[in-house]
Amino acid sequence: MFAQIPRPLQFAESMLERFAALSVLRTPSALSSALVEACAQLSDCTLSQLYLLDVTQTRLSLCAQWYQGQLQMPESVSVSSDYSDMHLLQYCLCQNRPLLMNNLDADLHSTAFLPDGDQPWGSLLCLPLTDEQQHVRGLLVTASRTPGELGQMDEALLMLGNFAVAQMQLLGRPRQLAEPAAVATQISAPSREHFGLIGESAGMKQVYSLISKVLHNPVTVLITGETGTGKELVARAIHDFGLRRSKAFIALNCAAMPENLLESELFGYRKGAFSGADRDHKGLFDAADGGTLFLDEIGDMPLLLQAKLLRVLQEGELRPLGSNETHKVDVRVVTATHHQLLEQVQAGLFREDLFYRLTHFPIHLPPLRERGEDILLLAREFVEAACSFLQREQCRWSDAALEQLASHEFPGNVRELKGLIARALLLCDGNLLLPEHFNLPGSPNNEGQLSLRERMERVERNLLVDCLRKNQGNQTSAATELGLPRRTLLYRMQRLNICPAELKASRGKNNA
Ligand SMILES: Nc1ncnc2c1ncn2[C@@H]1O[C@H](COP(=O)(O)OP(=O)(O)OP(=O)(O)O)[C@@H](O)[C@H]1O
Repeated sequence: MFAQIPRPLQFAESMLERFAALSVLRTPSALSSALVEACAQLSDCTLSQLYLLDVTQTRLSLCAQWYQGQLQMPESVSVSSDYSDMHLLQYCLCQNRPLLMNNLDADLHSTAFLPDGDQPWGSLLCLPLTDEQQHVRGLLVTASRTPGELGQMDEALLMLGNFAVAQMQLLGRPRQLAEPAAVATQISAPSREHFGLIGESAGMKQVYSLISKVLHNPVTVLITGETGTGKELVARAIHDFGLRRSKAFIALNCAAMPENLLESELFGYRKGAFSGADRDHKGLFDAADGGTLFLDEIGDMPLLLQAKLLRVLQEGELRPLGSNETHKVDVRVVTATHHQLLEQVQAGLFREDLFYRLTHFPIHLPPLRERGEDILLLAREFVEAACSFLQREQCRWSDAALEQLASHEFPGNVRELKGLIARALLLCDGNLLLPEHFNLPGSPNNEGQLSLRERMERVERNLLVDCLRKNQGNQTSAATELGLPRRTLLYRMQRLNICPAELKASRGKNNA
């Protein structure tokens, strides 16, 4: 690791000191500050920045910055959600790959995320920081005004950054264990049986069963479902719980790139393949060799590339742009789309042969409106995870807030629910979640088509299922908690078509 570094022994000693210093820090902000200071000093760079993803994993914020020998703790500056002027950060985050630019050209790449100055920035190293499960948690950036060889220390800085992230996560745990009242609300480890996904509805159980069938079978999988239903999460689960988990998982959104860029990103190119190709470049298929390549929005892949993809799927070999030779790759391909692919085939937008190749093993994710009983389960888990991440006392639920969530339609599916919860936690000053923290409008969508009675029944059903789950299917305890005679509960369960057998298998969750 230190072979390329000028004074390796001295560098190794400094690294050890930094690890030791980080290991005794007890707050995330102290860890962030010490990390950026260490990275700037070890790399001899003017600037080091730490960006972390929020609990919803959708917003990236600058948490600490070391610039010109001084620590700066920005007031939680969030990167805009479309990453305008921050494509270098977006690339590194989405590809989960380090980005090294020894000769940074500000005309080619926007560096708006770096502080202004008289001189332009000359070199940049951007490293994705990951947790134990290899999920990206943030980015560590170091930059210098002069062009240089930042690549020599990328491994060392990455280790230090990942260590700091792991420490931040660990810090949340002891506090929970130390507080007796919180013991009951510890986050349950993602269940193996559910592959880290949340949901007990029949639709989700079917998804778990399908995932288990493909874990050890290299068949190409097509995941379908509306936006925000968890397609990428399922793709990751297939990778994380399968035999390829020690190798790379690479995700690419086929709708997000123009055709020629998509082709060179996927298949790579040889020096001279086109103007500007001044060196060989490995594509994502090569980067994912031995692992998994997740092609999101496959329905938006241009027809020409569809033919090339089909060849890789059939022959297991690819030919980079500008090369006459093919080479073998061993990549599991998982695809996803929110389109009706068959309709696209009929409209001539999607190749029929590729369609049949991809649909060998489809997994459909049901929208949240078809698994209403999962809403409260997801909501509780998200709140627990978020409180733990933010290291704040676990929040309790008011009945009114639960009722409001149970009756709301979620057009944006789980992503929308997760976002609502993150916002509610910010608005909630105490530790009791109330309806005003959610501020949901009157339920739109098909609510209008349901009668008042049907709407009431839906709310009641969700609440009963939720309470029964919390009590591990025990009807006597659930009836006591609901303040109902057991016979009335049984009668309501029968009327609302709630099957007791389904509820016993569920995990018990705590609430208010
Ligand atoms: N069953 C689930 N359990 C836990 N979290 C979930 C579940 N389903 C979705 N999520 C969360 O909802 C968010 C959206 O999920 P994901 O990105 O996988 O959806 P998607 O279907 O791939 O969306 P898109 O179509 O926009 O690409 C993520 O934060 C994910 O962690």
